[in-house]
Amino acid sequence: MTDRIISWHGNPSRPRYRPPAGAIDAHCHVFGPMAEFPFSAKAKYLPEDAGPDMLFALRDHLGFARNVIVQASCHGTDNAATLDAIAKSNGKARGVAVVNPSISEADLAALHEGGMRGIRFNFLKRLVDDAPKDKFLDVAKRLPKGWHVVIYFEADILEELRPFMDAIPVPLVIDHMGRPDVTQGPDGADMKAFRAFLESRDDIWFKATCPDRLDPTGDPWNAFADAVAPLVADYQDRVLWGTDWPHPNMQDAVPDDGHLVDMIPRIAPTVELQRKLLIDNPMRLYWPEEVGS
Ligand SMILES: O=C(O)/C=C(\CC(=O)C(=O)O)C(=O)O
Repeated sequence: MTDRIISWHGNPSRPRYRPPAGAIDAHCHVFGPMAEFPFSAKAKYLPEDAGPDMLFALRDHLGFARNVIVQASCHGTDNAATLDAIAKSNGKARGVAVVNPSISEADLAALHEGGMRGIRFNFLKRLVDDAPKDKFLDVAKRLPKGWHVVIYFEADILEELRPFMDAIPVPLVIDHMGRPDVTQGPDGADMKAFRAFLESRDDIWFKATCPDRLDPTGDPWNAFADAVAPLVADYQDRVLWGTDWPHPNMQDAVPDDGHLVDMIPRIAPTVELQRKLLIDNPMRLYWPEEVGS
């Protein structure tokens, strides 16, 4: 692996839709900078630097107030780059870590101190070499209070993962809805299976994210809007939204982040739905101390 890739738009448009004050981009990443935070030896892609300054400039450009930064696989289990970005955010970012399952309680506590509020289990074979379910389950049982587990998988392994996910004793957040085939429509087999999974527990959350990854019809991603809007309406108290910037591995079909933001009113057409999606729900998971209960 030699060439470093650029998977993000150099000049994203300003969205027509303006998010409400306090809106949270609840799925994004940082890459490096590599000189300070080298990529993992096991990384499956080697990106150019996309550090906190770029992320926060995009946040302001798109009209968001806060970020949830998810540790990307290219940084392995060294969360230093993500922690650095959180530290530079003036309290406007929190994060999701990727950890070695044998991590100590003291190191988990240090991640909490650094702004992490969950860990991510990645089951995409093209991104990680192995995903040991027994070890994942062990660490999921040892998380700091209030944390959740983010899981990234593709629709074809949802059923296979069910016993493992059922055994996780903290809330689950499913990245990109488990990557359904949105061209099947809102009642397609993938969406039906995902809905059945959501029905099995009331503490399974999901991200209504990544039209660019999930919709082969391309921008403006009409299949995504059609398939996802009913899911957001039906599970409006457990859905999150994010840009997915800097769009790891999307170098051949880089999305315009302004257009991604313009998807929001198409999947959440009312002011109330938008407030839940962009503020109330992510605040409950990532800044619960600011939410009156
Ligand atoms: O982060 C995403 O949204 C998607 C990714 C990359 C990724 O997960 C990672 O590098 O950890 C993908 O599908 O290539």
